[in-house]
Amino acid sequence: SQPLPIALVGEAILKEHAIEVRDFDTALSQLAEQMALSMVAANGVGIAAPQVHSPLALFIMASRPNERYPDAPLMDPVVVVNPQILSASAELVSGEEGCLSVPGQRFSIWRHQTIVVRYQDLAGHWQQTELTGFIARIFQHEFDHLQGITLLERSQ
Ligand SMILES: O=C(O)C[C@@H](Cc1ccccc1)C(=O)SCC(=O)c1ccccc1
Ligand SMILES: [Zn+2]
Repeated sequence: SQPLPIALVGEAILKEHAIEVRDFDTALSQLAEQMALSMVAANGVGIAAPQVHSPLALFIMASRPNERYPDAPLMDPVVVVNPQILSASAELVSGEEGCLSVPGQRFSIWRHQTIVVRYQDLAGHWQQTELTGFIARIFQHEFDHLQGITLLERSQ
């Protein structure tokens, strides 16, 4: 299947609060698969449903080593549904971020170094884990998208 078109900053969908997912059905799995394909096609390390014009509280994160974060872990894509941030470190760290909805630009963004998060997987099972470093950064970036926030509202 083809990659989905990616919403650009200024489109209303990117300003909306995402809707809680209730049906863990094949349509949800198909959307996640298309999001992953679109993320890879756009050379991203994450993608949120609103970026492909879906209002659902769902994103994908897929850390990999790269020129800005050479020690970033290589991880299989993780599908995150109905995420919550339960706690966040007082320690903040500044780092470069890009956004598929703001193509060709880089921003220095402050993020919590460590967060404890809870989310459902594609089967609806709750996961709880502590994230730190680049993966925590990606999670916070994608979580923002589900609140209608882009890094333009956060850049220093
Ligand atoms: O817009 C998105 O959600 C995708 C975004 C996710 C993200 C990148 C960097 C830090 C946090 C979250 C991207 O993947 S943009 C691609 C990109 O600019 C980049 C890729 C790897 C490392 C750094 C930036
Ligand atoms: Zn983004």
